[in-house]
Amino acid sequence: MDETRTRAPEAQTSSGSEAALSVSSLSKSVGADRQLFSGLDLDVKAGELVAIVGESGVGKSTLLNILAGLDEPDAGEVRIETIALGALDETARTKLRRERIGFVFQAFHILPYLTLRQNVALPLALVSNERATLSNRADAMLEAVGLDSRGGDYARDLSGGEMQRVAIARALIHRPALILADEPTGNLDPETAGRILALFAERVRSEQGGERRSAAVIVTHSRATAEIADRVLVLTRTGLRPSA
Ligand SMILES: Nc1ncnc2c1ncn2[C@@H]1O[C@H](COP(=O)(O)OP(=O)(O)OP(=O)(O)O)[C@@H](O)[C@H]1O
Repeated sequence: MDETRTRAPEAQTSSGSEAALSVSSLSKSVGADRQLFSGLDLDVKAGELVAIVGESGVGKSTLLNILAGLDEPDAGEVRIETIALGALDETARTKLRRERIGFVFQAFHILPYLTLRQNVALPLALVSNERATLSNRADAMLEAVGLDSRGGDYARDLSGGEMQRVAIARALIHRPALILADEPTGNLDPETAGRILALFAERVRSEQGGERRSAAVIVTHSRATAEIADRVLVLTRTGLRPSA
């Protein structure tokens, strides 16, 4: 949790060429005129896992939505790799999100009338129709989240924690440059949460078979999640500051 655990000193420098995510001077208000945050800066590199903590209602989910291009800031810029989200129209933004971002929502957004395998394969199915490959990769991801042999089950029959794991498998299957996750272990027992956190860490920190490392921003209230992070940042009205 303290800053001395930060992995690479250069990871905190701004606008390095490897940045998977660069955010500058971001502001957001909601409702009539309630400012959630302003002047928010953040750089996250491939291979780095950042945890964001903060009081309930401070704006963590809103920030994640802005980072994914699902919500608009009032001011400031978000870049995914080198691409400024604000410069894209809705179609280009959707394409970028599908290809480069894996998002685990608090509300999961799992499709109840698809099987687990179909739900997990969805990000790949949008760009490829090689059914055997899709099934194999979806099954491998389901195994990674402890749901092997459940690929043919329908999502509507899942428990909350199982649904959360399907959402995680779906967010990671296409090896996104940037993983954004909102309380990804909130519904899991400590042992399953540990397994899922290890999976996030593996995706972020190791290159496998020439596949790229990801960067991750995880919103959390969980101590275990904060403990595996390279940096823990607290969201306040004046932006992000390192956790004490
Ligand atoms: N579209 C909106 N219109 C009005 N208020 C909104 C809107 N979206 C979010 N808010 C408000 O902004 C505040 C921040 O919400 P957000 O969900 O981002 O907080 P959070 O830090 O993720 O909270 P929690 O930890 O409880 O999940 C809340 O008070 C919420 O009611």
